[in-house]
Amino acid sequence: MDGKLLVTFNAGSSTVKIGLFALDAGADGLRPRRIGKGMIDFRRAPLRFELTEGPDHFDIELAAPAGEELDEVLSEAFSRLSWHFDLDALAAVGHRVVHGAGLFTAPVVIDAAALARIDSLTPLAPLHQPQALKLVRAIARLRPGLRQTASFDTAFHATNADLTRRFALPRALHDAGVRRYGFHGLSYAFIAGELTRRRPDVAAGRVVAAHLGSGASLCVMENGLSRDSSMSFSTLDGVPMATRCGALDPGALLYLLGQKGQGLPQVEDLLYHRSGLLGVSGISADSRDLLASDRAEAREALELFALRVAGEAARLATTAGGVDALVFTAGIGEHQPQMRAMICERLAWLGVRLDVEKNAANAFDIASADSQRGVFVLATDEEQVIAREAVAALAGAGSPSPEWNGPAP
Ligand SMILES: Nc1ncnc2c1ncn2[C@@H]1O[C@H](COP(=O)(O)OP(=O)(O)O)[C@@H](O)[C@H]1O
Ligand SMILES: CC(=O)OP(=O)(O)O
Ligand SMILES: [Mg+2]
Repeated sequence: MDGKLLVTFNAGSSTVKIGLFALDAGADGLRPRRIGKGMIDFRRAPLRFELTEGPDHFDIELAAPAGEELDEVLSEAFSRLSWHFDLDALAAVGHRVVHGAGLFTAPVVIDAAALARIDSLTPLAPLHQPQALKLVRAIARLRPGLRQTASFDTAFHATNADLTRRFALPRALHDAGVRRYGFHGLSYAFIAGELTRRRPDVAAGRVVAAHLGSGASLCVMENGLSRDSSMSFSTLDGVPMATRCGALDPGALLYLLGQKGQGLPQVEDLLYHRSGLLGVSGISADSRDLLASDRAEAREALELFALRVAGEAARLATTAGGVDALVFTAGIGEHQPQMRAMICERLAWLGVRLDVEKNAANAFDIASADSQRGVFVLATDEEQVIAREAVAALAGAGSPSPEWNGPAP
């Protein structure tokens, strides 16, 4: 690889987190070092691109014709970056792609065939997959020939046992791809690596990591390998999220679609956009607003979130035959001591105890001296994992797995 710079895009449900990396030569190959950080906010109209850290803080807001905003905003961003960097030295653009299903178990360099396969999974992640694809296509138009790579959220969970992946549905559906996949894998990969670096003794055990952001999930790892996760076939399962419902009785869906005569788009909008913290509180999807509110509905939404996160931690501990430590990460996990305390109180029966002061300070090790389980806070960095995986994919590692027989494109 000849380039010295790498751009990463982490397309979430509503924002895209951007990373700018320099590729340093190390003893074990090229190592990405972050030199810039930014964000594209799809919720804003006009679209906005912001570089918040790096050589130049800039903020681009463009009123472009509908449908052309992304190309225009990216083109402007590349032009601003070229003031400081030789963009001919750009090795690649690396993307987070949420769903790889059974099609991708390692990062890939995106070609036409990979793009078509990624697109075929859009129905499984309607909130996320289109955002990543939009970016891939826009970059291909703007800088034809520039290599692009994809890193998959689902790939980290490839180590889950077949039993754990199974829904209690007819076998043919499992074989056709209707099974648990798990998400937020780039975040869990980062957490596994960081915990190994800082506390190898803890990372070698059974660790339940809770990625609590706008999207939220939990994953149990043994020696850094995923064994089970709360999200499953889609990004709706598991714990309640900012606007997503988490696990729900499928009978409730049958009722809404059948007896109540609601249409599919209406139900999809309900589950993805109007549920979770927003739906239960009726106030806000942002946990900060709910913590600041004195309304009973706000408290109830947060209590439900804590109850369900703690419950899922206990379920995952069962998969691993026990749990040695908990790790909190992402927006809520990293920054909200009150939420961590509410969750840990519900796990007191497991011997989980917090040190009040360390928890309030968002310290790394927040367990009290008498806690029977470790409790840690780690800041996740999905972009760092995308960058490392891009380097690996460009070096020739990682290719699509051939044995998928899931939903047809
Ligand atoms: N600095 C912060 N202090 C307190 N809460 C935060 C902070 N940053 C994010 N959060 C909370 O985390 C949630 C969003 O998490 P984040 O990981 O940024 O989401 P995502 O990447 O999924 O969009 C929100 O509920 C927000 O209230
Ligand atoms: C998988 C998922 O829910 O991602 P995010 O938290 O970025 O929305
Ligand atoms: Mg996220």
